[in-house]
Amino acid sequence: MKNAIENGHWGSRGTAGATIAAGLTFENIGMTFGDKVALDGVDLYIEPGEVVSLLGQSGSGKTTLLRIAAGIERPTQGRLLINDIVASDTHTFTPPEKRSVGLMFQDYALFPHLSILQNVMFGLNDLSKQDAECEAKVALQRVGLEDYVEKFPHMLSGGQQQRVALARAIAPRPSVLLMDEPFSGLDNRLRDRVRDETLAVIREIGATCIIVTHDPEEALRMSDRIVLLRDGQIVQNGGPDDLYYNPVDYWAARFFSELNEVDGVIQGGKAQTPIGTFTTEQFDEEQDVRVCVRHHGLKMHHEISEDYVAGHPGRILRRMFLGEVELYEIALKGIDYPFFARIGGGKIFAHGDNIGVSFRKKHTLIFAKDG
Ligand SMILES: Nc1ncnc2c1ncn2[C@@H]1O[C@H](COP(=O)(O)OP(=O)(O)OP(=O)(O)O)[C@@H](O)[C@H]1O
Repeated sequence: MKNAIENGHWGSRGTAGATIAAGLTFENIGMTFGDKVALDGVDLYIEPGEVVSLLGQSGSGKTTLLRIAAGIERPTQGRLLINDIVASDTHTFTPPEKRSVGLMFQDYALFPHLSILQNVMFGLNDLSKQDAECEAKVALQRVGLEDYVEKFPHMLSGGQQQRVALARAIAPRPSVLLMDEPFSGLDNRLRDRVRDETLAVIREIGATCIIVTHDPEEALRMSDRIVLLRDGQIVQNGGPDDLYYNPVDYWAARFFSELNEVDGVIQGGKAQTPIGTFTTEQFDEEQDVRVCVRHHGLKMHHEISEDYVAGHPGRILRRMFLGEVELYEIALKGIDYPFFARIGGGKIFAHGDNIGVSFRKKHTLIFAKDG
């Protein structure tokens, strides 16, 4: 019989053990390191069983928040509750081993001299050796590595090591799983699959999960909710669709996609720009705005006649073949810098073609100029 790996997938193996997911409440959490403010008044509630990504650039405070949840750091301000019980405040501090949290780090932190089974048994020292071995094997089976118990970490691929780390984190049946950039060590091709399979395991065990990532695609793909951090504060907190389609500001929008930009001004209730008029209801008359169009928000049309093109007139400057999509660099009438369009579906335009360009409303975002 083929094992899960030979079958090409693992995760969701119907071997669920009981995990009781916990809710987490961060109340006005602050953290300073000397003069450095790493977190500044973070308020966040995470429901039992929710998968939440902490997303932000390097230094935004993601890891610090995760470490506070784990009990590796003690916040300098505010309190943390796990299932409405204080785990950390000025008087109380529950150590990591009493919090029922599973941790998984970027480098997997496997012990090279221990077998795969011993690595997974490592966090199970409350159990008898026999029970620990049994639980470790259940966890390894869940990640499709039941045939690797006697092997050592160096004998496994990066993807398999990631799974060992996952098995070790889930073996004690934690109420909360905390993952710090868990997929960043994997190559691109493997990463998507491992993410999906990891998510299947997380869903199956039902634990609450916090994933730290700086990769917006990873956050969109994996989370029920995304918490966007900047300079130690929460900038936006919502579902993946919400963050993608309704970014709170220009910076948040740029985080999720590459944007073409043009300045405009509100006149007659619309944003007037050198490349056309855009409908919006949010701004005051004469307010300066920045109109942003995602690269895949451009629609290109072939010239119909020398006198007429549908949309705003432009010309193809360059076509770059990227496999499933084409990336075009386009000169648009009225502006002296190029726009970029990412187009799939085989409609080909050539260098020098005169085209008309229109902009999909759903991929066009308008922000105040100073926003
Ligand atoms: N132990 C520490 N001592 C001093 N400064 C720290 C310490 N830990 C974090 N910081 C600082 O706090 C800020 C937030 O760091 P943190 O690691 O939480 O950010 P991050 O968003 O996880 O970044 P990265 O993606 O690079 O890991 C950074 O400016 C960092 O330099």
